[in-house]
Amino acid sequence: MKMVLVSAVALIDVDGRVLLAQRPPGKSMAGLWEFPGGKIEQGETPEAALIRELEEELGIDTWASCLAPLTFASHSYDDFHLMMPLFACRKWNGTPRPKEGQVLKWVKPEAMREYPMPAADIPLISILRDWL
Ligand SMILES: Nc1nc2c([nH]c(=O)n2[C@H]2C[C@H](O)[C@@H](COP(=O)(O)OP(=O)(O)OP(=O)(O)O)O2)c(=O)[nH]1
Ligand SMILES: [Mg+2]
Repeated sequence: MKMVLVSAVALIDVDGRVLLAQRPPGKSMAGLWEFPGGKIEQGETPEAALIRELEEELGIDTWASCLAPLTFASHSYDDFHLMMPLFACRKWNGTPRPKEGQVLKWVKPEAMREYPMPAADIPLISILRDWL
């Protein structure tokens, strides 16, 4: 099966809330709430991919030294297998803004179950909750 590498991040604010982004209509998995991030390009590290995606999607800057490896998702969808490292990040420059038509929401870990997420993300919720 096709392997897709995606780098994602739990951005955590001073109140311990996590930023979720709702995938816009027209995209795959539209309407589901995801961690910011995206596909890792050829020759790119997961950290570099995330720094690039955070600028493109949210207009914020962060650094590899602020990205702490937290856990990962490994999940088979119908048409591809997703391998997705999840980093945690508490420090960045700028205020996250939806640059690609997403809806953004800061969510307490206890409330994350109320936001429908992609199947690959479901096991990550309790890991994040226990860790925070
Ligand atoms: N960013 C992100 N992607 C996720 C998560 N969970 C999950 O299954 N995915 C999937 C959705 C997409 O298939 C892929 C992310 O790629 P992407 O952010 O570049 O998405 P995209 O809109 O360009 O993808 P596509 O619609 O062109 O397939 O990983 C998550 O928590 N965050
Ligand atoms: Mg993306």
